[in-house]
Amino acid sequence: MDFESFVLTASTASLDREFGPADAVEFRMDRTESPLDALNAYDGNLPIIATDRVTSEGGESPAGPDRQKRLIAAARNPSVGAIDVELDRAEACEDVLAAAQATDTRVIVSAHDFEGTPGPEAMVERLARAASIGDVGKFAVTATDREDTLDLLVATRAATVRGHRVATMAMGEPGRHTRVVAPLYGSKIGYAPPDGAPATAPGQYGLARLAELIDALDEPPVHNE
Ligand SMILES: O=C1C[C@@](O)(C(=O)O)C[C@@H](O)[C@@H]1O
Repeated sequence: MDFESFVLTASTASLDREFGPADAVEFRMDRTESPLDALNAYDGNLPIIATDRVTSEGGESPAGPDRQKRLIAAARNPSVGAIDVELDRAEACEDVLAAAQATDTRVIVSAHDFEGTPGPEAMVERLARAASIGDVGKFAVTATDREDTLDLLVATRAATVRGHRVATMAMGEPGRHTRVVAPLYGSKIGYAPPDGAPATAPGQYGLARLAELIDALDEPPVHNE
């Protein structure tokens, strides 16, 4: 996985599903029992992004050595193309980052704001910091109005133009269209639950729908006479 172009990612706690049009699968290890057994049993073709989201960032795994051990084991699993490490935990997860480097596993360094959307400069700064630690810097914010969504797109474009590889999305209802258009401004990953699975963040479209909406933007224009 190189994240050079947009990666449509099925986000799920169960690897035992159909992933339709997805390019990759985000396995939410924090949302399932025995995630390492499930990873070992996986025999699908799509590369896995292993996420063991910490409670302080909206996940279900407490921070600490057990989580780090799971992430290291995930990084060493041949089906795993990338692991996700939170920006705020990156320093504490030095060993996880080293395991990823040793196994040539990509790292997505992520940040989440469940309260709101910072200003564009602050978002670019956060994305740049995340992208300087990992292969992709990701920021999921909560938009409450159109200004927030515009700010997110401006920050996505600005960070991309400055040479950072980023993934952005606005959680919640007012910002959900950013999941469709952010790729046009440089966002390299979109997350959506596969059909029948619960959402992994507020405001997500289902996987098939998100794929359709993104593809529709590429439809050839109607010709003039
Ligand atoms: O960080 C992200 C992005 C996300 O929160 C979203 O808004 O789509 C969904 C999460 O599963 C993923 O780890």
